[in-house]
Amino acid sequence: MGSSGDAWKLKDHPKLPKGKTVAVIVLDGWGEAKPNEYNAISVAETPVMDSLKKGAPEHWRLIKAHGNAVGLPTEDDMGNSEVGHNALGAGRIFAQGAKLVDQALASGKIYEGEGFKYIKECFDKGTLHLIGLLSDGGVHSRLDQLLLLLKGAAEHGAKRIRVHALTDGRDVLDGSSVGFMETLENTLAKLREQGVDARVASGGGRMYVTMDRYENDWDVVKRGWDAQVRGEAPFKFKDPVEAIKKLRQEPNANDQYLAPFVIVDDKAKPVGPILDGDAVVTFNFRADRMVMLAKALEYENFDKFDRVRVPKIHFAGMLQYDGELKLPSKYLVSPPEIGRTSGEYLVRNGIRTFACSETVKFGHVTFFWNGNRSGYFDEKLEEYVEIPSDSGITFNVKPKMQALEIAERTRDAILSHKFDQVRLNIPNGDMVGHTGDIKATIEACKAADDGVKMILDAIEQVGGIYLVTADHGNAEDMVKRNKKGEPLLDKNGNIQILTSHTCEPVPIAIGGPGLIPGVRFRTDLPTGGLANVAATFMNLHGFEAPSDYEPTLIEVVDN
Ligand SMILES: O=C(O)[C@@H](CO)OP(=O)(O)O
Ligand SMILES: [Mn+2]
Ligand SMILES: [Mn+2]
Repeated sequence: MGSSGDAWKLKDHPKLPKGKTVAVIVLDGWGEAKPNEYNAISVAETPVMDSLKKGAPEHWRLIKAHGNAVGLPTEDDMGNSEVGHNALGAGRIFAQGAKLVDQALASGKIYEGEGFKYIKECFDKGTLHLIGLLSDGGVHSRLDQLLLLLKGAAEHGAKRIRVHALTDGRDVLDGSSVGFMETLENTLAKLREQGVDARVASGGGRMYVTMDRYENDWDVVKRGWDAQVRGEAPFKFKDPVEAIKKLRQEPNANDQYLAPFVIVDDKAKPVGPILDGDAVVTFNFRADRMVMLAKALEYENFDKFDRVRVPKIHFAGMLQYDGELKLPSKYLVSPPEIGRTSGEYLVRNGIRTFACSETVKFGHVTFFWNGNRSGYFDEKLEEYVEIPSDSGITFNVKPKMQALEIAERTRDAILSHKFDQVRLNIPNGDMVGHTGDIKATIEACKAADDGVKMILDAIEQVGGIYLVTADHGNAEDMVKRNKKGEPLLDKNGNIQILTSHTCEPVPIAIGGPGLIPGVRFRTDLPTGGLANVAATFMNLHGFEAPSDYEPTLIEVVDN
């Protein structure tokens, strides 16, 4: 697209008026499933979302939020916030990181690019460190990709490799980290047989070590830095599988919050601190929870915590995590190029935009929404508000989170008449759902519903339009099921809690006094998904969407 303003000009919608305030509400982790005791949404009191559902099929329907509909490799891939908000904001489906890495590994192109060449320069004298999430969840990383990368790196000359593994239990069952570590150890053992000095060097739970996001709690990243770079951690083990097993026995321990540990040799010396001359690859493909570590590894003037020792390394991300910051500057696989997002189009067509969430989801409605890009398109027309999240607690302790504050700020933005679009993410169903605490998740869903009410009331007052949807499922199913859909029990007869997202569809509802009569959901797009939403709200702003966007979900019939 050229730089001329005309290229950005959206056509007027033939029937829908301009000038209505449009609220785009994203409920994080809010899928649709049959009511039952493990469906926290159906158990919770959610009168507002329930009443929207009564508008079906004209004003309420389901859309796809997983698999190919959001650019993931297979239909078995559950949705997630990154791909979900990318699709919502961009209005098109892009092959996402998971898929791009699969392709680059399969073709071998990953080893031919600038990023790998840069890393390889350290192979003669230094160690290759791989830092990332040990999981087959496919949300942030995948174990099979790590194993391929290990083998490939060895084939391309890496002689000494250290893995810094973060345990999951969020996208996969709690406790699965033991099996993943065993699998990793088997691959490393094979590499050792081939003469490569390959070992696990450190570890820790993803939510406690390294994988914070949106600068909610730098201590999380610091704990990782201390273990990975400095070789310092409160726990030291000789064997990583034993490390995980032992640390899981600590009070309240689980995979997500496992304490940091380092692996030491017979003389109690850490086996893999990151030293001058080493190479580091962060092997997560997903951006949000790697950006903070990337800053610590790459920025010379970094002041978020005392790094103590800053090794001179060659660092590359699996992908470039932030297109605007160009961070990291070196990467193994080019990220999807998500340009011409709805946010940019609307701003360039004069739509004044307000976006809001609390810290843990703030980047979802800004960074992910805008195609993994930080910052404003036009400071004069946009305002992004971040409500500080609680830090240092798990969200089942305060399931209401900041839903009320997010809703209040958005309500005020609506009532101020200063904005044409307000968009927000209400995180509760997702963030509390990830804790696996069903009771707390039920409270969380109620809080989210209360938040929606406040915004819908404000939209009512200003004669606006609302569009309520979600980015993927989570809270609607809190139990692991067999293929028949029956809850699975563990060896003690307890149900196996599902902390992850799901493959369920999500609802989308439209309404409000500004919605002219005759607007309704089309019936000819039964497989519509998140990527169809952008064209839909562009229409609600009175514009036609660009021709390469996925089609709008709505039509206007003459009454
Ligand atoms: O917390 C996260 O990082 C993911 C799950 O791994 O959730 P979401 O995609 O909803 O942000
Ligand atoms: Mn999400
Ligand atoms: Mn989530």
